[in-house]
Amino acid sequence: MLHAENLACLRGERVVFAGLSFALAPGEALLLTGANGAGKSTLLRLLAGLLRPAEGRVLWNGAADGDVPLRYLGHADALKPAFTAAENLGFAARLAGVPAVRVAAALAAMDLTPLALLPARALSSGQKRRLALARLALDGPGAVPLWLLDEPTTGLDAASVERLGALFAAHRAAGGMVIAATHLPLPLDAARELRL
Ligand SMILES: Nc1ncnc2c1ncn2[C@@H]1O[C@H](COP(=O)(O)OP(=O)(O)OP(=O)(O)O)[C@@H](O)[C@H]1O
Repeated sequence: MLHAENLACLRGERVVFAGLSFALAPGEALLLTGANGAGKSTLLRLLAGLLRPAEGRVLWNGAADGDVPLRYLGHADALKPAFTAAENLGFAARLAGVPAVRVAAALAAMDLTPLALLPARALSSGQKRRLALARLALDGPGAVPLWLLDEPTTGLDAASVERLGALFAAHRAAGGMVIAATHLPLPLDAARELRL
């Protein structure tokens, strides 16, 4: 269970948001919406532990000081251009402590098997996004409970959005949670919305 209590965040001298509270239970999804600059990416970075709140706290299963088991995918695809698609996922698997044997299934989950041996620099922008998202499929569904995603469907075609929807559904069915910033409709049934 995730609780955000009375969060406030400053960027430079500016208060981006304040007094923000919400809770998320296993299996739930939360969409962060709002105008450009409203603070969606800032909130995701704060939840990921990359920024500190000026006020408030984030509790994971009631504790404020433990590490939250999460995967964070920001705007950037964070790929190594000279590595193949398979090598990029292999590298991510090593970092995540996931057995390399899961790379093939993660590639398949985002329909990247035919592109596995291409260097990331040779992929289209939507294919790069699919490769970034395939990292979510490295862990088993729900194994890392909290997914924090910044505009995950930008540049994806309809079939890829559907594949991502299948990953979301399996993750949530296993008790996983998704928090996603977006300007687009996402394939997340019964998601709540937090408008910033
Ligand atoms: N590195 C930074 N230093 C100072 N201010 C920043 C920094 N990054 C973002 N900001 C400011 O924080 C505010 C919130 O930005 P943020 O990126 O969280 O918005 P967003 O809701 O994700 O926007 P978008 O819809 O454009 O992605 C903006 O006013 C922005 O100018």
